[in-house]
Amino acid sequence: MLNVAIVGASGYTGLELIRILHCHPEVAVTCLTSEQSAGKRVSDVFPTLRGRCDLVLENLEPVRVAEKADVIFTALPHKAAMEVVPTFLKLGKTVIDLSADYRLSDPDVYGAWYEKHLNPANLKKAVYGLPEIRRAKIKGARLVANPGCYPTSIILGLAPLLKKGLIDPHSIIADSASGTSGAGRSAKVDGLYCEVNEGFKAYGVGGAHRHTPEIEQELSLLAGAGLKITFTPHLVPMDRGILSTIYATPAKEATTEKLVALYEEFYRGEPFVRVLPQGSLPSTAFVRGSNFCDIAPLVDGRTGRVIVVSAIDNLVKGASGQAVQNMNLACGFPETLGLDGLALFP
Ligand SMILES: NC(=O)C1=CN([C@@H]2O[C@H](COP(=O)(O)OP(=O)(O)OC[C@H]3O[C@@H](n4cnc5c(N)ncnc54)[C@H](OP(=O)(O)O)[C@@H]3O)[C@@H](O)[C@H]2O)C=CC1
Ligand SMILES: CC(=O)N[C@@H](CCC(=O)OP(=O)(O)O)C(=O)O
Repeated sequence: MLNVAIVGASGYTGLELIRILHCHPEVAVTCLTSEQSAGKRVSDVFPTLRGRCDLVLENLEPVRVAEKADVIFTALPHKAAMEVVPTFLKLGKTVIDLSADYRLSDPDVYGAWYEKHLNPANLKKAVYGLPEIRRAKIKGARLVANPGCYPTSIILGLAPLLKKGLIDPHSIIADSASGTSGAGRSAKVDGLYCEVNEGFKAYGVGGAHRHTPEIEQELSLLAGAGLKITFTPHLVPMDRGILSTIYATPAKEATTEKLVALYEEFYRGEPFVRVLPQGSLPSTAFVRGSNFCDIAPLVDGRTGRVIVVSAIDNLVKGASGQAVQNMNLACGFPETLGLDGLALFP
């Protein structure tokens, strides 16, 4: 049995980790932390857990946390994660970091989009945790940088096209819409019910969103050349889910039939990517609570443009489900353990 700690357990991804790990046969959750709810039972913060997980939330003291766990999930805001990850690694622990702190391999790029990186030495050890493109490196990794939710939906949506050189890599436009749990559980005016529920709005427009460099880093590696994208996130009045609609100019003539066949071949055997049959489109409703990414590639018959639509649950494939998938790979468990039956009938 592997002892696991969740640091930042009183947040949305923390709750989702508890939900998933509770049903994982090889894991015991032994330590949960919170900043404001330390001393309370986690089931008092999230009554849904009552009778299933009643651990008391602790203050984040890295050495004490490490004494209780072999694997530590850091579900903290960026910056707070890199303040504690070095201690966990020094004490020999495996870390799956859900924050953005170890995703960008270049500390200067991190500095330009976030702030000065506090721990550049460990950036070299971090593996970007998107199993469908980095599986071999994640196996046995000690520090996994779990991808952002928007990047997961966009990179999985574009990987087959870029790997096969089928689109102009400089022509990519991605519009993504997210539910509000993407912004975390802490109080913010923008997340208030009345603010969100009054409409559907874009934000971070014009290359201003911090996921832009993360998406560009990974897509450039797939394309074998540096590229820039136009990425526009949107906030939707729903609690969870991300739908990305991605557009690109084909480099070679394409048909929907050929693209579907290419995607089916590329993702054959992938347990959590479902390529939809021609004529079907993804919906956040069909992936809700699950670790699936549903993808539909097609060609706009009028303009010739390639369009890919992808859907994930931001809290599962976009965060905690993918983090457990990464833990399974890093620790030598079957990749789908604890994730297979998630929310098929929510
Ligand atoms: N929400 C999402 O869809 C996704 C989130 N992520 C990333 O995962 C991480 C966690 O996200 P999420 O769960 O949504 O965030 P939340 O805001 O819901 O939760 C954050 C957690 O971290 C704790 N915390 C905050 N600041 C500190 C601090 N300085 N020291 C110690 N603990 C602290 C909070 O404690 P308290 O409750 O006491 O404030 C809470 O437990 C973030 O980096 C986020 O960007 C990644 C992919 C998707
Ligand atoms: C709706 C919403 O606000 N979403 C968040 C992204 C959430 C996420 O996955 O971001 P990190 O993991 O990189 O922190 C945002 O736009 O900042």
